[in-house]
Amino acid sequence: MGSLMEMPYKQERSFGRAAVLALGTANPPYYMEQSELPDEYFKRTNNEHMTDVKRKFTRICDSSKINKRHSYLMPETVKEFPSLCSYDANTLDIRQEMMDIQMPDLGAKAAVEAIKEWGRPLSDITHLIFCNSGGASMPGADYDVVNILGLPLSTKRFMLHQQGCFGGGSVLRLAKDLAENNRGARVLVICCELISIAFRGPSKDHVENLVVQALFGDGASAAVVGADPQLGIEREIFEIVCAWQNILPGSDGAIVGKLREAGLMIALHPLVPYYITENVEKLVAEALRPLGITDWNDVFWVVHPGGRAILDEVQKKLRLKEDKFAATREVLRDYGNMSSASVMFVMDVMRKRSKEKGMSTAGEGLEWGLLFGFGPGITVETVLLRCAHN
Ligand SMILES: CC(=O)CC(=O)SCCNC(=O)CCNC(=O)[C@H](O)C(C)(C)COP(=O)(O)OP(=O)(O)OC[C@H]1O[C@@H](n2cnc3c(N)ncnc32)[C@H](O)[C@@H]1OP(=O)(O)O
Repeated sequence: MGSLMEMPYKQERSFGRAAVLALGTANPPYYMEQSELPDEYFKRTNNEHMTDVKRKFTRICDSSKINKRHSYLMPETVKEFPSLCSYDANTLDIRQEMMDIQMPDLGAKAAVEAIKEWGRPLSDITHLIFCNSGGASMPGADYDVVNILGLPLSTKRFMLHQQGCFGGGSVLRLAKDLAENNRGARVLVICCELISIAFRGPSKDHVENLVVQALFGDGASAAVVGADPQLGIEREIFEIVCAWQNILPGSDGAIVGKLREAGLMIALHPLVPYYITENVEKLVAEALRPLGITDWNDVFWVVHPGGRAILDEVQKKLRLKEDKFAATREVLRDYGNMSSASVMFVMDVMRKRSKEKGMSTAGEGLEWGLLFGFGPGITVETVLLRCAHN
């Protein structure tokens, strides 16, 4: 028998680092203007008598810096299934059946956009990662996407369930490991979040639910990740240099999502912005110290648009200039918090705005950037990105 190195099954590592080679996004066509939401929400759920709760909800909506959010739950659907309007009726079956259909469909739409930009044939996709926080079936949305897109039946699939909002960083970390450890691999990454699964009526005893109803939107984002780009066809948009995951000490229970008979019950502690702000600078310093960067304005920022208060406080803590979160704030304004799908929306906005403004890199003219995803735990994903000059 030959040595291990001569084995015919030996897996070769890539020569270079993995990079995002293409991006795509999709949203359900229906959307709701945030300014109309308080009236619409209390009317739709038959709770117009809850005037104090409505006033609080209006204050939250007004402070959210969100203009509109897309949703797969149209007013007609809510009328058809009135139990969705109660706070905690047993509605899991209704919700999961909707997700079984909508999730692969929306995820595939974002993937089609990314594949179009990528420019190579579908048969060159070797791996698929599908991430979502709501639906759970076997086989899952990853399997459905193989069929919808016509991907090779040999595509190696990974289904990431219930990650929450940090999942947008986790998928890039996993895609990097796959692409760099399997020479020639092309990883299709999809984050599809139909967070309207958490739509429910108000309850005066659960004010945290009001924040959930005001923040989340539905959307899917996709990327093709691979190393050693094919000259003349593929182009590195964001190189994935390094990726870390951390649990923030003392933040236990601050962001929680439980799948119950009433569907996905999300609870956000009012101190979420505080926990993130208190810990973020240490993570930034650890990521950028090896590069000798000490002014955090010298990098571009792809931050999960978790909520306006988080962005304001983190920006202040890191002494960042006014426009440093412009791409993140644009996504928050136009789509709300789309959980794991959000950060790839931010990457997409950033590279488009950078091009429109004639900047020399996809990262607002800068070479180095940091991506932050945060979610249940509180868990934070930090990804160091690098952009080549045009
Ligand atoms: C799900 C995942 O995996 C990952 C995620 O992204 S989780 C989402 C993370 N995001 C958050 O936790 C939201 C962060 N918070 C915010 O961005 C802001 O607080 C907000 C936009 C929701 C409201 O803005 P604000 O500046 O705090 O508005 P403000 O007028 O002070 O507060 C409005 C009301 O909301 C209440 N409120 C704010 N956050 C609350 C919370 N988490 N729970 C309950 N009430 C809350 C305030 O107490 C206040 O009540 P009163 O008006 O009765 O005093």
